[in-house]
Amino acid sequence: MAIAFIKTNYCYISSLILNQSINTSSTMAMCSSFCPQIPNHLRSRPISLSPTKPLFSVSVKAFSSQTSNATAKADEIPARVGFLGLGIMGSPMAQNLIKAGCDVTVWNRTKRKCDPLISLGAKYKSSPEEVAASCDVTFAMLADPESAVDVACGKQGAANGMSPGKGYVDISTVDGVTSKLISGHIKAAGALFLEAPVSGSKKPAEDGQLIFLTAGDKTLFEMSGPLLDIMGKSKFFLGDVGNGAAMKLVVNMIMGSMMASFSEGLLLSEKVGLDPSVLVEVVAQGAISAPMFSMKGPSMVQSIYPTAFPLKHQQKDLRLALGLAETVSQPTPIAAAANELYKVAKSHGLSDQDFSAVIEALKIKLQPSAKE
Ligand SMILES: NC(=O)C1=CN([C@@H]2O[C@H](COP(=O)(O)OP(=O)(O)OC[C@H]3O[C@@H](n4cnc5c(N)ncnc54)[C@H](OP(=O)(O)O)[C@@H]3O)[C@@H](O)[C@H]2O)C=CC1
Ligand SMILES: O=CCCC(=O)O
Repeated sequence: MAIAFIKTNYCYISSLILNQSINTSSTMAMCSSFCPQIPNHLRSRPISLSPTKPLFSVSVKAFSSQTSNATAKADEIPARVGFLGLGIMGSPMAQNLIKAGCDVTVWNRTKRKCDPLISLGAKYKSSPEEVAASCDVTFAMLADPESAVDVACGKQGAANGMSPGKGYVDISTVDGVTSKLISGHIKAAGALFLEAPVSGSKKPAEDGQLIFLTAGDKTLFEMSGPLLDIMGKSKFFLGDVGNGAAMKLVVNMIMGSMMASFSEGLLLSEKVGLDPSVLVEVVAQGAISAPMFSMKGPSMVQSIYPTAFPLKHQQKDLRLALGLAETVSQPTPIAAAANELYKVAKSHGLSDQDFSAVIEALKIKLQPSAKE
């Protein structure tokens, strides 16, 4: 017996389906007639459930991207979902899964970050291995390649708790080589692997509005789709492992260069006697407008950098993107220059500030050389 649960802006429909496999199209079609707010991409989304051994329980949740996801329903059958890594991004993502009614088990290196989620109903296990062993699908949202490998493949790592029928979804921003290494360990245990780095920062994570850039096992993409839909507004499947990582690095390479260029513009405008706040307004109305400039510009003008995306992670992404470019001999001089600026910012203690603090690196007076 399976329950399909469809949520939209205005209505909930629980549909009891007495077969082992869900005919999603017909369920969606039925729900669409009651709930015209269901977006097209959710109406037709394929959900293939194994007739013999579902990867996880068959609660299907769809929602309008305009809708808050923070609604729990006691009559849902929750999936057993693991979540490893509860930093700026992982905490709100796990929170949205819990609030949507999923059965979530968490782990974080620093245990106290688990406490707010435990208060919301999450279970706790003391190692990634135990989380993976007790869950059907486990998500990981870790700082960098080193921590992603350690948590997945190290002693008491998630791979040790994996077995056939389970899935591992790595959302961390890493390079393709790292992702393939992790995939190898997970698949050696007979489980499925999906890389799924996200575009979108702290606020989209809180609002369930992330963009998933996935690659790997298509079956796991389809099975974890309802969970990705709780945490995000869209998802791309890009083929083989490495393609999701590459797409994410290209996006963040552009972003890092944009922020560095914007920083130069703000400071130049001020030096020539213009009001940088007016520059922010002018940029917002023209062809180079970007939500990032409008969101971060006003606080940058005041030299305030509340952390949404830590500067150290932006520099890590530029470093990894430059490595990717190197593998195909693609010149990336703008990104290389931007990377140097983020390195200077790091060396001045700005690693944990928001990446918009890179502007501070342009305010630092260079020391005159001994000869001058
Ligand atoms: N912030 C953002 O806007 C976005 C970030 N990303 C990417 O998502 C990932 C996470 O980012 P974010 O949440 O901001 O980062 P945070 O720095 O806030 O969190 C990093 C997480 O990784 C854990 N961690 C770090 N090192 C280790 C280790 N050696 N072993 C085990 N766990 C470790 C931390 O544990 P502990 O709490 O113990 O330190 C924490 O849970 C990064 O890859 C980042 O590039 C992607 C999109 C947006
Ligand atoms: O990796 C971080 C991305 C931040 C964003 O997309 O706003």
